[in-house]
Amino acid sequence: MATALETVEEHRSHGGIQGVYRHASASTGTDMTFSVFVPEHEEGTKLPVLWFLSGLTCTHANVTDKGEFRAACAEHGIVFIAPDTSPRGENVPDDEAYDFGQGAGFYVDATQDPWAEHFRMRSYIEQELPELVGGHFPIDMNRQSITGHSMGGHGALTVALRNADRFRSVSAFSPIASPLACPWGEKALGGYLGADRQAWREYDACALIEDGARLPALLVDQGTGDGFLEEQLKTELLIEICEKAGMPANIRFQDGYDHSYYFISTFMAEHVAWHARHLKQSGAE
Ligand SMILES: N[C@@H](CCC(=O)N[C@@H](CS)C(=O)NCC(=O)O)C(=O)O
Repeated sequence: MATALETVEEHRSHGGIQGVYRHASASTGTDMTFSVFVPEHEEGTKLPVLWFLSGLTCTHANVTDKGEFRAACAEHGIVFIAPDTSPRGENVPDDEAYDFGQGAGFYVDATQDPWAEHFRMRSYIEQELPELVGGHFPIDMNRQSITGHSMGGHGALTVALRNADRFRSVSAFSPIASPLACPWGEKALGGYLGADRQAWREYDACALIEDGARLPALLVDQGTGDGFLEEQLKTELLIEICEKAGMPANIRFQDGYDHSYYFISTFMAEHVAWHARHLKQSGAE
């Protein structure tokens, strides 16, 4: 029996349906909300999917409202899924700061109290949500790609590096390149996983590449006017490790763009088209 899915809202858009859905998550022990755009398609056909993991303070709504992905997804026939960034609710632990706790799940399975009970975003993104959407939407799960922004760029890179056979292509907007090497990452991974930095490596894109993981195809855009670039994002570490590992990567600096959705929406259609090329290569269901 399919797991119950509650429709929060649905709107016709660009010929398809933009929906928001809620379900009881076994991974987080909370209700979780996510958005799905399904382009117009022939009944009975299954479409490739692009996942978008969002950044600090975001829910599914930020990219859904401001990401400007729908025209490109409708043109290329790609389903777009935007999950939340953490469990939420009165019974879920939180932190006063914007960069830890609710809205800042960092896509890890926490091992430390009080976070370990609910903060299981790795299991949610890697297992539970794909199984759920595969049973409810017209998605060809043999054709998946992933992207994300900032903390969600870190999420997209690390989920894909740990599950390289699941994704055809991976991109990111201003990703946190190495949580091991920045204050956001040190705080979050220290809090969720404890002091042993060895345990953080499976949540660090640079460490995963150093340890032998590889991506099928990588595109990154980073604004030069992004106030987080030097202290938190450290794109140069990703460039260095890709070069050292001999892993092909197209990592681009975009002049004058900041960390906002004005930047993301500028390059979103290009990312969707790039993923579409990889998703349309042979192997469809
Ligand atoms: N100054 C921001 C810092 C966090 C931030 O810039 N978050 C990014 C992701 S790391 C974001 O997408 N914010 C939501 C938005 O712009 O809609 C805040 O406190 O909200």
